[in-house]
Formats: sequence, C-alpha cells, structure tokens
Amino acid sequence: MKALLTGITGFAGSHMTEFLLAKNVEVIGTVRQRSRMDHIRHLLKDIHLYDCELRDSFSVRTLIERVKPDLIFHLAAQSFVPTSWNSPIDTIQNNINCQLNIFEAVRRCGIDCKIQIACSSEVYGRLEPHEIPIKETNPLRPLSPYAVSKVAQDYLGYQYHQSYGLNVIRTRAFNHSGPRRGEHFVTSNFAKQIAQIEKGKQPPVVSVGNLQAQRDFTDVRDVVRAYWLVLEKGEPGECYNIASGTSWSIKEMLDKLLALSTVEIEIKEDPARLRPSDVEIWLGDYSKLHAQTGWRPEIPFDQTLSDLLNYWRERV
Ligand SMILES: C[C@H]1O[C@H](OP(=O)(O)OP(=O)(O)OC[C@H]2O[C@@H](n3cnc4c(=O)[nH]c(N)nc43)[C@H](O)[C@@H]2O)[C@@H](O)[C@@H](O)C1=O
Repeated sequence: MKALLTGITGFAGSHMTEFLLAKNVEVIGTVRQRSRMDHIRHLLKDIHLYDCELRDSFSVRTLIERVKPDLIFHLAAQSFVPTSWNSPIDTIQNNINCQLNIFEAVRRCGIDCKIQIACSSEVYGRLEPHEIPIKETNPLRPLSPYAVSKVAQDYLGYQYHQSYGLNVIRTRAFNHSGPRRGEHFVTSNFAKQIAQIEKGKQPPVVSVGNLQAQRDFTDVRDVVRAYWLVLEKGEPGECYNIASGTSWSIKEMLDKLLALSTVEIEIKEDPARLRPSDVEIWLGDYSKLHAQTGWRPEIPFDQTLSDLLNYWRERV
C-alpha cells in the first residue's frame, strides 16, 4: 500500500510517517526547496520524497499521476493562527489552493484513492455554553482567517465527495502536541522557554499571552492514529472530531510544565502575544469517531508535556 503525505516534514507529518512505516506502508512525501528536514532526517532512508509545489496545479498533477497513491494524508497548511492575522490572503490562498490542486489532480487522473484532509476544531470558533462538548453537527462560526481557510477546506471536502464521489474524509483535530511541535505553538513555546531558563540561556521569566483560554489537547501520536483509522474505517464524505474530551486552561497547562521543572520561574504577560479574538473554550466530543473506528486517546496529557519538555531539553 502506498501513502502520499503532504506536510511530511512538519510536526504531524513526521509522526504520521513513523506510524505508517511501522505498519509497513510505503511512504511518499512532498517537499519544497525550502523544506527543513530536521523532523524526518532519521526516516530518510525509508521514505521517498518528491519535489512538489502544492500551490502549482501542474506540479501536483504530475506527482499524483506518477505516484498513483492508495492513500493521501493532506497535512500541509499554514497552521499558525496569528500568522493568519498578519497575512490573511496568503493563509487563505495557500490552504484552499493546495487542497483544490490535490482534489482536481485525483479527479482528473481518475485515481481510486482515499483522502484524509486535516481540518480543525478552529472551524467551530465562537461557541454558546450549551454547545459544549462540541459535536460535528455544531454550527461553524470561525474567528480567524485561518479558521475560515479550514472551513473552506472542510466544505470543499464535503462538496467534492457529493459532486464527484471523491473518497474524502474530513478530520477536525483539536489542539495537539508532543515532541517536534513547532516552537510558536503555546505548549512548545512555553516548554522551550523553560528548557532555556534551566540552561541559563534566558532570564527566569516565561513570556505568555492569554492564559484564560481553554483548550482540548490530544497527543500527536494519538492524532495520527486517528488519521489512519478514519481512512481504514471511516465513512467517505464524513467529518470526525479528534479530541481528548478534556479541557485545560492555558494557565493550568503552564503550571503542569512548571511543576516538571525545579527552577523558580516568573510569569509575565507579553501584550504582543494577545490576539484580536481568541476562541475562549474548546472541549471536543469524539464519540462519533469512537463509534466508527474504536479510537480513543491513549497518551495522557502529562506524558505529552513531559515528552515535549524533554525534547526541548535536548535541543536548547
Ligand atoms: C486546533 C488548532 O490548534 C492550534 O491553534 P491555537 O489554539 O491557536 O494554538 P496555539 O498553541 O497557538 O494557542 C493556544 C492558545 O494559547 C493561547 N496562548 C497564550 N499564550 C500564548 C503564547 O505565548 N503563544 C501562543 N502561541 N499561544 C498562547 C492562545 O491565545 C490560544 O488561546 C493550531 O494547531 C491550529 O492549526 C489549529 O488548527
């Protein structure tokens, strides 16, 4: 079996690759000139990489024709919410166009393959208290340009299934973390700062943004297992939440990280880290995914944070 991964050099992509290789699936990934290989260097001898600019329809079609994948995991995206405030057009164009190029290539080449698209809990945006925990049937009220790009990706997945019968499954992952998480995302950012403080490379102050927000964190290794399971057992055209079913405030998450360290550390709010609007609370209901595939989260959040902090301790 052949799996094509977009975003293979990224956080989820590298974990997805490890998961697929352990299942003896042939892994093919797309890279660009500027892709950094740090996360997949240890896997290079076991995978095939193709130069492909996902924004370029010709490049994508050539790749799909050549590879003829059985499975596609579409993980590549501009995924950092604050970047989407600074360059909304770039985020929207990138996230929508890349996916459209994949859909059109699969459709026009007539390839029979299953496609997982990495949508997001960001599509839900603003919530009413009675809507928590969030089900897939909830109205979508996106609160950032990134969230709007994910709504478009999500609905295009639905539409291409309805219109052309493409075998697309939409996953709405809530926040996820673990080793290799990009350093701008909150868990990784705080863990890296703490690791730097422990080594005396930063004064003993952690800079933070909005600590009141509540997030539902799942370990990335559980998330990629869900990506696999939806293609194995999911219903084409459907969407599935991937969540832990537990919510932590960002302050609680920071306290957990601080408790893993022996150093005295102060907390300081940095106004530059606040956003024009921030989703207040996320708590996902993953019962649909569980009923369809048997998936449930296995790695406790404390383990995720400890692995992440140790990851940074080895790198700073
Ligand atoms: C599901 C969704 O999940 C992620 O989006 P995100 O929730 O924006 O992730 P984050 O780690 O940037 O922020 C989480 C929360 O933490 C607050 N926060 C406080 N202080 C800092 C801080 O210092 N840095 C950051 N980054 N956030 C901070 C921040 O205001 C927010 O409330 C992406 O994977 C996205 O691709 C996705 O799809």
